[in-house]
Amino acid sequence: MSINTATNPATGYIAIDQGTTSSRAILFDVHFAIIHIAQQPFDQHYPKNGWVEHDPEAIWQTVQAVTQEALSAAHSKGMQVKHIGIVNQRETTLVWHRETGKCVYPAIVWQDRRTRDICKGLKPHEQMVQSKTGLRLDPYFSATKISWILDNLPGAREQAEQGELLFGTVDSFLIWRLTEGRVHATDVTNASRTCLFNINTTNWDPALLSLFNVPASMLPTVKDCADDFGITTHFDAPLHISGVAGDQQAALIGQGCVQPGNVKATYGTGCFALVNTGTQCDINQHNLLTTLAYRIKGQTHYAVEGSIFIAGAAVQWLRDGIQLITHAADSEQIASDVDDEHGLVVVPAFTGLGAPYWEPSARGAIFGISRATTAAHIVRATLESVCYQTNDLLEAMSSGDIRPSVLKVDGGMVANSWFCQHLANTLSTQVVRPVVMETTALGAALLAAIQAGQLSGLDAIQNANPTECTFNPEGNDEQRQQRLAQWKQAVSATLLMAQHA
Ligand SMILES: Nc1ncnc2c1ncn2[C@@H]1O[C@H](COP(=O)(O)OP(=O)(O)O)[C@@H](O)[C@H]1O
Ligand SMILES: O=P(O)(O)OC[C@H](O)CO
Repeated sequence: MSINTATNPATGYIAIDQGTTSSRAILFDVHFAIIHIAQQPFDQHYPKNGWVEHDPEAIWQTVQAVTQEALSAAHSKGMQVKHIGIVNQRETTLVWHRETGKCVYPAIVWQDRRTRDICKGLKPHEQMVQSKTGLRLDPYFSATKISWILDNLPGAREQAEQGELLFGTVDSFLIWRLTEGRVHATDVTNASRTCLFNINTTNWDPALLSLFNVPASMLPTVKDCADDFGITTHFDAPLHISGVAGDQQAALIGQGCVQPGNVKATYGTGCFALVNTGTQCDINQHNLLTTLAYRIKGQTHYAVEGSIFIAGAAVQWLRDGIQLITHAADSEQIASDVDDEHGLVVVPAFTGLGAPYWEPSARGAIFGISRATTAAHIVRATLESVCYQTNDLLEAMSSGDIRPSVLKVDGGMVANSWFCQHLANTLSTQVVRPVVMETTALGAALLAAIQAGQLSGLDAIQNANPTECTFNPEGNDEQRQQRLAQWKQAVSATLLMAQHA
């Protein structure tokens, strides 16, 4: 990779990765090696069944703290950081006062299902919504979360209509706070997750604003992913906010998936498999989403996405919910010690089922419990469930003629090698883990480097993240098919239960 130091005197980049369970700031050098990782978790709030909220001030405070720590690490190593990137949990919805910057309500998290009935009521418009946004009418996306806030908070709709309230996904909220209210902006990838953004024209869409009853004055300006998002003077030295993307799209970049047909799956709280589909916008008709992959130097690339709401979150549930493990990493040894024929199927539909089923009313289930069932079986079956869900996504992709021969994986869960091997076995596909597992943050740093002039464009980063380990599929195909059939039966039973919810 050629480094243009003439136009870019910086010696490092900071990537702010604002995730569902923690905020991270990662210091990269100009060769995109990780120099320092600062991380702070924050609390999840579940006020009602199916509701998930974050405290906006906890998001803000953890982001400030980790960014300051990464900057201090840069200073202590004599590095000069001039450009930062922001990547974030997507769809999560914040509404704040233009004057004070204070949020009127907690952040409604992407996993939150409270707007299920609003979505049901809008079903006759699903075709129109899908053709414009590439998304579905599902509580996952921001639009119904915004209208819920405006309709449930006394006075909020009037204030919004008078231009006093602003909406943003987490990137936008952070940009607003970091620039002390000077910049209200987002990037195309985050905009494409709101259900208000037309991905064909790459503009906010008046028909969608009217359908979801969202005033246009609340919306941020939409920019490229490598762009000028303002300067923050919040820290010791001014920093240019130069790269912004939704975390899953950033991971696509960080995995070097910049050619049509390249696929990655990120296993954090949820799992999101994205395939780069190039510059043509073809709306997927196989229960997957069509979304913006990135827009760089004005050129838009699209992706098809399969979204699973619960992946690493199921491991957190094993640890914090039913307390079968002490640390997430313990799941690896426990799963590998359990024999194959345990007969248990866990369906982790804790916040509904995403792609390809799209059933917000579904809830989790465990099938096949016997007197011989132990905690270890539940741990193993939980990890297996994430593999089965990924298989569902790849099947949906292949009905749309997308047949990946290699799956690039990343995210917190892929530190678990047993999981990666079982994933390869379940998919009967090679699974590849990269050297930099923080692909989301790497994507942010690469975007900032493009804007800083160090990199000419995405072609320059195709090989930025080489392979650390390849997992080749193993095992007996008959057994594999049997297990997949069991999984499908378990999902059918779960969906049947959901009809009565
Ligand atoms: N060794 C492991 N085995 C299985 N799951 C793990 C392991 N280490 C971390 N996880 C899971 O990975 C998730 C954290 O990944 P991360 O990419 O940081 O998520 P996010 O960005 O969504 O906050 C947690 O849900 C955790 O349960
Ligand atoms: O926080 P993560 O990494 O699970 O990502 C969340 C996604 O962006 C939700 O769409």
